[in-house]
Amino acid sequence: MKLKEINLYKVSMRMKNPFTTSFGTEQNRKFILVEVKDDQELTGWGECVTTERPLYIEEFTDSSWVMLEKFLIPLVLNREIGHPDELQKDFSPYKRNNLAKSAIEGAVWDLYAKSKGISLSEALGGAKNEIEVGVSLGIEDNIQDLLENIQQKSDEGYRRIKIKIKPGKDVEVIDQVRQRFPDLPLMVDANSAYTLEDLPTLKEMDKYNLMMIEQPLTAGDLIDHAKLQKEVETPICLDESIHSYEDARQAIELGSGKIINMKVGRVGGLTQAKKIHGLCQEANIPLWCGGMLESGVGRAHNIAITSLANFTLPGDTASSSRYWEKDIIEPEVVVDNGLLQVPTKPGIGFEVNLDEVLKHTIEHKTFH
Ligand SMILES: O=C(O)CCC(=O)C1=CC=C[C@@H](O)[C@@H]1C(=O)O
Ligand SMILES: [Mg+2]
Repeated sequence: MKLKEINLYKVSMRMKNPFTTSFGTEQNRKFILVEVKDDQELTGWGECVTTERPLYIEEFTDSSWVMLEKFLIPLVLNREIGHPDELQKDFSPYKRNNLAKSAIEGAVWDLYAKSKGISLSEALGGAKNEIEVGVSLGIEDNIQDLLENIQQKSDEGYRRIKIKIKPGKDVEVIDQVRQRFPDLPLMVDANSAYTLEDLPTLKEMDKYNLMMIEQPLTAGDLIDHAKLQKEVETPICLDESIHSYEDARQAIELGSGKIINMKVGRVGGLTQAKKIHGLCQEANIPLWCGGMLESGVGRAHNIAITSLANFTLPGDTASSSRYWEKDIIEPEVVVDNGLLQVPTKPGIGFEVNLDEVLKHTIEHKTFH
């Protein structure tokens, strides 16, 4: 493969509803789409799942744009690429900036699968033709609104419900949810909002038969999570602490958690995600695929990686219509009774609607 053209689209899309976590509220999504074209007229797409402000991770949309333009695109443009796995090594001198790296690597993976006439799932070694999905629900001011959201999503068939928590909006909320839904597969995500000083609160959560507590402690921390996991029965799931294979290896060695939330962007791309998948499979650490409020492009990549065998827990890849009035891919992602079919068409298996992309584009740059 030789990339003869790369397009960056900075898009601004408004979600139907605001989404609140312990670190803030998001409704206007500003992110980047990467389109790569080879000399055979094939096109691959990737999504840079940044947010406008660096609240979840240190990257943000404008920083990733500069990273792509100044450092990553010059490394891949007009160069012969035998396999997308090669990019990891090329990008490795540049520290982190994983969301930017993943976006361009993902576009190359899509292009590679298309050039071989196989689905992205098959190119990655996927083993499932359908995947189970759950849904992630934001913090609500009013508990009744949250209970109604849960009712609706569980009626729609989602296989598990994740609710966001933060200090002051935790045990009491979980208690009310459990009273109303005693058997619901339920988990909570704190987005790093607690410290070990909150141990009594976190221990109380053991009463509620939660599937897991996601990222209770500081982003990047492995040591305190290991201490916490010894004190609580509920499995700890790591999100903001895992950015690489090395992080995953150390987390497993230290016992920092029993489950990992895989976000392809956060770990720097599909190649690294595959490697971590292999490590976790050997270590009996189940995975699930987290979401970053993606458009259809990122969603399609998430479906492909989730088709790997050790993604044994339902992920966050909900229907397009949960987020968008109209998604930028065709067909849209539609979850049916908590299940998604893994596409078998070449590449990501969805068509990107360029007119729709351009409607939301606020900056566009072409590289030759
Ligand atoms: O529906 C989704 O895409 C998942 C949303 C979600 O839970 C998250 C999106 C973006 C950043 C975080 O707040 C977060 C997460 O921690 O998993
Ligand atoms: Mg999370």
